[in-house]
Amino acid sequence: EDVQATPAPGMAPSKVLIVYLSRTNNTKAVAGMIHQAVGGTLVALEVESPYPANYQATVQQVARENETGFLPPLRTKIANMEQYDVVFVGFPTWGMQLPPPMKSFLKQYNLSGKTIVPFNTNAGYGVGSSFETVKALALNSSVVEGFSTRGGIERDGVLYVMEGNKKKQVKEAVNTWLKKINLLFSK
Ligand SMILES: Cc1cc2nc3c(=O)[nH]c(=O)nc-3n(C[C@H](O)[C@H](O)[C@H](O)COP(=O)(O)O)c2cc1C
Repeated sequence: EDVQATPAPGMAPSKVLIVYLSRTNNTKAVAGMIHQAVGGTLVALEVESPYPANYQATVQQVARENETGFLPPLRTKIANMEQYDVVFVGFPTWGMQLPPPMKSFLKQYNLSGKTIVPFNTNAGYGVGSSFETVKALALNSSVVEGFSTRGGIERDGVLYVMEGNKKKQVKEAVNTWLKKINLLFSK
């Protein structure tokens, strides 16, 4: 843990929101690392009708939703969005795109004037169009450089990977990134 680091001045915990979508908990782990570093309110994004437990069924449903532009209704409600200046948005890559629930979130809330900070885990194929879509959906926000790391490969039965040495490496990379984008400072 980087005890020598401190959140940027002006980033009071009450002004920071960390919203994440996670199915197999890799993105949730990264959200937790960010939360440990900068504080704030940590919220898991949940949809009204959960995706199937079956991986292939989920891949197919997501592909259909992406084709039709369907925005799944969210169970999660954020109270007092006005209070936040910095909104972290975390998500896995799904079908090389931004997952539909995160599209719902970005469309549903007025994020204008806020700083939006994307982060991602994926199976090794990268962020796809997801970061670009965050920018497109948060046109009146300042979207800063995102963070991405390799997570699980559910297709191959590899679920949670944020343990041991991998966890340590990702934690260091997260803190380096937070410093680079000026949200964390060394004391
Ligand atoms: C429906 C679905 C689609 C996915 N599509 C991709 C993809 O296009 N590219 C990729 O690299 N990984 C893909 N993955 C793998 C996830 O991005 C990866 O396992 C990620 O770490 C999962 O994050 P989570 O544990 O927070 O749910 C997909 C996973 C799911 C469930």
